[in-house]
Amino acid sequence: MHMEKLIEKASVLMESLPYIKNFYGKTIVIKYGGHAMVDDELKKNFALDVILMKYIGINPVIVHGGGPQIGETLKRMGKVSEFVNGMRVTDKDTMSIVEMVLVGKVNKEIVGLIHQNGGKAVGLSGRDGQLIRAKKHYVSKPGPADQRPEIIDIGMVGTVEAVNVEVLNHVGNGGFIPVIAPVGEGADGKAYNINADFVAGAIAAKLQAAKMVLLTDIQGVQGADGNLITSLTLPRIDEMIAEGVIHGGMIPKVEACRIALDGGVNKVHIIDGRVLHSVLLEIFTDHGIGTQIVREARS
Ligand SMILES: Nc1ncnc2c1ncn2[C@@H]1O[C@H](COP(=O)(O)OP(=O)(O)O)[C@@H](O)[C@H]1O
Ligand SMILES: CC(=O)N[C@@H](CCC(=O)OP(=O)(O)O)C(=O)O
Repeated sequence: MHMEKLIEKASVLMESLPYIKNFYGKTIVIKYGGHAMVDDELKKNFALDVILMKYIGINPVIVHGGGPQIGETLKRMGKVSEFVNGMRVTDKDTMSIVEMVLVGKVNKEIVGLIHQNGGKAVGLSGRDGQLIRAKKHYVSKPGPADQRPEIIDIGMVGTVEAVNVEVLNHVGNGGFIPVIAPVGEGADGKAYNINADFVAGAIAAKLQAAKMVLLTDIQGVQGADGNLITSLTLPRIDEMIAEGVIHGGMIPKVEACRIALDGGVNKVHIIDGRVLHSVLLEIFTDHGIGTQIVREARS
């Protein structure tokens, strides 16, 4: 290889130094969405990115989704899912399938990928080590101005009531990357299906993560014209939801960003998981990708 090419490589490596210094010893929560787990090359590169983070002294914590994978299994069993505000209506039978797919399949696949690529990981569901205490979630739909909002019961869907990070600290300090499935346990001892974005937001807040990155299947948050918005404030997000510009699966994502920011997380990003090495690009280069969400506009 030519000397100039080698020197160019060195300068690319050096670009990451300030970021490595900044994040050394800190926690970064990464939510790996089901839609970003599309092909083997992407999945392998995701695993390599988090392994690299771990070996340079950052503490990555992975929360995964698996919505499309749950959908496929349900379809094979002749069941169709309905979504309300981006959340799957989950009856008892559906809950068993959700837990089977998320914990038994997707979680183990990610743990396996990390092992095959030279890292060490431990898979956990929110039911392990009392990691996630869930409470039943009801959806409230605003009705006409003079009426109360309509309350909709969507079954065994939960929100995060409490997070106990003891088990995460043991796993992380022992040199393992924790990989978390978004299933929580209620006070009734039952499993609850929680949108993975909410789990990531709550865990990032509880761990006081330096950064939270949500990987999805789109370039970031788009405006009404379809163009990427690189930076957004929480008040602007409220407007965009009211205008219907942010809808469906993007709602839990921006709400998870709010949970993380309100909980003291410094930086939150929604990025395109279909881009190879998107995690590395976001964390270690001067060119952040996707949408960064901040509490309010800086004056
Ligand atoms: N304003 C918006 N900008 C970008 N995507 C949006 C917006 N509003 C809704 N969406 C939808 O949200 C989807 C991402 O959510 P989802 O499919 O649930 O992702 P994941 O599986 O990664 O959690 C996008 O593919 C897009 O269809
Ligand atoms: C309540 C609810 O909707 N839970 C989600 C959990 C998985 C998830 O969030 O997966 P993605 O991040 O890949 O969408 C579901 O059943 O699909």
